[in-house]
Amino acid sequence: MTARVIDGTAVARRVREDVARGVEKLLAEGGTAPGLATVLIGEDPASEVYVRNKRRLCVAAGMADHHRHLPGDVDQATVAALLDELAADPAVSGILLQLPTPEHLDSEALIARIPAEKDVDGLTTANAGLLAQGRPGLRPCTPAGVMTLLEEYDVALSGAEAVVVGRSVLVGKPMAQLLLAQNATVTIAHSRTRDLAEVCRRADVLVVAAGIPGLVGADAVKPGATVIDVGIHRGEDGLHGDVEYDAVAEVAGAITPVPGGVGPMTIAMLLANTLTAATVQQGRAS
Ligand SMILES: Nc1nc(=O)c2c([nH]1)NC[C@@H]1CN(c3ccc(C(=O)N[C@@H](CCC(=O)O)C(=O)O)cc3)C=[N+]21
Repeated sequence: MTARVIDGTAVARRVREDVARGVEKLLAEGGTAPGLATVLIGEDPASEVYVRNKRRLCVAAGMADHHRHLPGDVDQATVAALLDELAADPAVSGILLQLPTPEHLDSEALIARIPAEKDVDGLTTANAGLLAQGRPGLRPCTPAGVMTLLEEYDVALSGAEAVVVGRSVLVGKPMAQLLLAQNATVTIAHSRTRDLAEVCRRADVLVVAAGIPGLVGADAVKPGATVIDVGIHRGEDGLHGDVEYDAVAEVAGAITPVPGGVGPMTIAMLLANTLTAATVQQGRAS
């Protein structure tokens, strides 16, 4: 048996088309175009590629691009002042501080300056708290994108065993919360989990966001399970995830490829969050 391939590129395109229609509707109703401020610090080539893609797709969806690029040796106070300026600017609906920031900066203190209603990454303590309490708020883009993929492919979650490998603030923890909100039985596994493969084999839905290339092999997957690979690693022979794709595709019922799986969804959900933020800020229901 070979797994169904979950096409994140196609679903992301549909989400972006929905966002573009939402922007047109907002304008037709007398609103103003949503604006996304991407803040990039330093010269990391991978970060530059991601931010360029975010900006390009933001403009393609009819939104305004408020990009800011700061030198890698910028001090904390200068970044803080820029974030405060963007927070106060009514043309800026969403603020994304590209991570990781250089070592000498305190990224948590910087994120804390982003108002919750402009936090399109869903990273502030306010939005994390709202998610934990099951209340409306802006959700982190990667986990939100995974939920959209599961929904599009009719993956049943209520009562299902879901295992999330990874406990980061950006992905693992919010992922677990979103699955829990859909009534999955959620286990969070991580680098200290005893017998990781055995824990993973319980999963009907296995989300791997550990940041370790090839961590999950076929021995860790229940036949027929849905496997979502959040990992992204740049090798000499191209991009790879946290899952041994070829072997796992022989066992799983459905699987996301890398590239073309979760990655494109992250950007699509960022645009969706920016539209939601603008809609709320302009006093319209979302
Ligand atoms: N504040 C913040 N928010 C983020 O959401 C954030 C971040 N910082 N820092 C870095 C990570 C990584 N990330 C990706 C976005 C798109 C792809 C993506 O489009 N991937 C394509 C491949 C693109 C390529 O060729 O590199 C794919 O998987 O098909 C991947 C990874 C967002 N991140």
